[in-house]
Amino acid sequence: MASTTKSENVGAHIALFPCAGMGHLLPFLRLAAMLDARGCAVTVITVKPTVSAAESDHLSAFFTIHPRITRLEFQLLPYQKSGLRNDDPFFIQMETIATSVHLLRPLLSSLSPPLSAIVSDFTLTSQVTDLVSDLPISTYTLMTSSAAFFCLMAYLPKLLQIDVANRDAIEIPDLGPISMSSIPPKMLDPSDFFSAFISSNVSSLHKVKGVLINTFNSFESEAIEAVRRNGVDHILPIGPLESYDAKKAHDLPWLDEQPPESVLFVSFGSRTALSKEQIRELGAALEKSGCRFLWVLKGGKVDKEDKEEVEDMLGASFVERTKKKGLIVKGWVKQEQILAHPAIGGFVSHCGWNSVIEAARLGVPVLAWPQHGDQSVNAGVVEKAGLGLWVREWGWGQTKLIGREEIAEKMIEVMQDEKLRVSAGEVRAKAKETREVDGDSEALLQRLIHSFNNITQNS
Ligand SMILES: O=c1ccn([C@@H]2O[C@H](COP(=O)(O)OP(=O)(O)O[C@H]3O[C@H](CO)[C@@H](O)[C@H](O)[C@H]3O)[C@@H](O)[C@H]2O)c(=O)[nH]1
Repeated sequence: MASTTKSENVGAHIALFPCAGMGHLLPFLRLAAMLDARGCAVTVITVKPTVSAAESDHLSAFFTIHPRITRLEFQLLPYQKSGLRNDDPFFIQMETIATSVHLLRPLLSSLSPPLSAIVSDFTLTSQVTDLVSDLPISTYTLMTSSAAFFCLMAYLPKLLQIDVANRDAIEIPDLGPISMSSIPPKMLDPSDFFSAFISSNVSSLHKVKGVLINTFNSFESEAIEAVRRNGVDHILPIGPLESYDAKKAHDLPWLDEQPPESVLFVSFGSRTALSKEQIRELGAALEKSGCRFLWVLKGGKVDKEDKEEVEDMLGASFVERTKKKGLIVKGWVKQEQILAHPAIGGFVSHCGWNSVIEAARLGVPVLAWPQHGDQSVNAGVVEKAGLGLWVREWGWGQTKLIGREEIAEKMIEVMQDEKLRVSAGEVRAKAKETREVDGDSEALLQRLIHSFNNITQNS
């Protein structure tokens, strides 16, 4: 779309308010670009400082390629320790944003044209609904995880009343059993920030006009229905949210030289590091499997220093031995563009929800290897939808280390299983269909925009 000035937007003015971490920021930026492309005036609220340099770089690049979208940045207050247990830098940032959010109030009122609606991260629902309760601004929330995990979160207030001590599983009405081992223990501890923020935001959900979620009907039909039946009937599955810089090429010429569907992409998202021991087993498994691979490790591209670090973990000759078949990259890569590349045939993923949705949108078979948070539940969605298989079914409290033989076997399976490739292709077809003009997600998004416009006209 041609670049125009902000005043050319005639639709409603919507503010989007993401929370900390790339896994939360990226879906908001995608939604911002989609609303902008559909005629809304969009403001994205950002915080200073961001929790990571990657976030700050990403934001700068985003606003450069989307000149019509306004950035409203505000300075966070210093972190103040609350009585809740919180030792995660991302959750500390979430808590800091929550305690600083009142500083936004004068800034929101001064925006022109006036705001019709604000869509905040689920983690900010309680603060944002309070912040604008006396202003003519409608509130919405965006859930960045799966409908299945959201269902579990919505059920948490009830779950905390139950004695779960000796249970293997809990039964969520209309969703079926969820094994206790797939529920993060922090969620069940009310003195932990994770549990407390979920409970407080769930109790504010009735104040928002809609709960947007980055999933789609045919991918998670049962879970979406279960969310509705468990009291959140204003859930709006508008996914899969689309890439906003699809035209930009990936910067890995190596990939262009590989045969179609031959490369296994290995990446654990923006914030998950494996133990050195597990990295060693994973490296050995890649070699053993004989698969071509593109493996993203934490850090910059493998330069001299990084090479030493890789050699330290994988043995001095690993890179040399595997250089014909594989590439190790350290640092940020353009994951969506890589997954869209014809050479990619499989994806070893921790099942962060954005990764799952990207694999679904692009029909890439997933080898699910969850590590924490919602990922075990998300891996269950991957398997159920026919998008992938587990490297080994894992839950909290179980041994995490998986040996090379077991991993290699699953790698070969995910790359060679024809049935899986076909069903992943079917998932992609449905994801495409839902984004077409009369597809479920697109129609819902259009209705949402229509209701934003009505708010503007009636105010
Ligand atoms: O080198 C990289 C690494 C990541 N990404 C992108 O970054 C996002 C990462 O998100 P996700 O796959 O969801 O993983 P996390 O970063 O781990 O996301 C956090 O947030 C998610 C959404 O709430 C949760 O599902 C996860 O468990 C939580 O760890 C995805 O869009 C990736 O495409 C890149 O583009 N390049």
